[in-house]
Amino acid sequence: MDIRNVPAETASVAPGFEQGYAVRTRGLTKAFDGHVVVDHVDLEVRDGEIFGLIGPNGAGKSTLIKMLTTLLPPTSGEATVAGCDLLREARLVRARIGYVPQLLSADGALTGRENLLLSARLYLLPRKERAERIAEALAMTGLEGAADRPAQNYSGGMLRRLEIAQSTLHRPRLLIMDEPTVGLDPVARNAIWDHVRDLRTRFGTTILITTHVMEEVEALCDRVGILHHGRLEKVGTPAALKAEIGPDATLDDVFAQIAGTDIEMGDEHGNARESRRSAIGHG
Ligand SMILES: Nc1ncnc2c1ncn2[C@@H]1O[C@H](COP(=O)(O)OP(=O)(O)OP(=O)(O)O)[C@@H](O)[C@H]1O
Repeated sequence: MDIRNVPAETASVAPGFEQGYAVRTRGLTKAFDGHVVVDHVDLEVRDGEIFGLIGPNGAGKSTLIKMLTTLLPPTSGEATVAGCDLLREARLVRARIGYVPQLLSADGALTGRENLLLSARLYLLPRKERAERIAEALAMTGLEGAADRPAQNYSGGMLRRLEIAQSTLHRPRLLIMDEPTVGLDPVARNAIWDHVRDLRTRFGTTILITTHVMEEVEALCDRVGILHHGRLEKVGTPAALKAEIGPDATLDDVFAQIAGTDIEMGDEHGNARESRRSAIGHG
């Protein structure tokens, strides 16, 4: 992300953020070659909440998230992200958010500490603060012992924690993560959930995640939005969405009612992607 001309300190004063929404979109739409994959989405993520975006493969979750991170220009619609206008203040948006993409982003040839140092420089953290921030991030993620080992020797869970640490070094108001626990075992997954909760508690970070794991939604999310064929079909707390269906309903039932046969059949993506693809040999 090119944020080189935006001092990290600027991100601590976010006009509009006080209004209570970390994300607010109006009619946000994306079409590829005339094919609409995100369709007039009005999404509101409240400041300080953990919000889950779910939907079948191909529903448009990653595309929506890429627009919110400024990586993809919307076809139409508007949005405010971390208090900034997505279109007119894209550079400021990039300075105020953290983003953990679906694909692995840490450099396997570098140690954990070196990866963090790279992020600290990218986010223009003042030189005198870097060592302290990095030490704090390593402690928060339980990576102190592995800090000076090459990241290519890390487990999938350690890599994920390293990437979250890298994306939050500059204390973003909003952290966006695309399927943060895909491919991880239950212990590693729990460690990520703990870390995410910790970020919210300590720094008030708002978290927006995409996931296919209903257990993750139950464990972590205050509210959830269900995307289907590019439309945001439902938004609510997990409890409220379940209650709409019936007393014994599960989130799977809620999901099935909206997504129907798409779950069994999948789409052109199928269900092939069970773990993260990696340039450094971890899947
Ligand atoms: N760059 C692109 N060009 C053309 N079509 C695209 C592009 N990126 C995504 N799509 C299409 O947009 C649709 C939504 O894809 P997207 O990756 O956003 O879905 P998703 O909900 O994140 O799926 P998954 O759960 O599999 O990650 C799919 O049909 C996909 O093929």
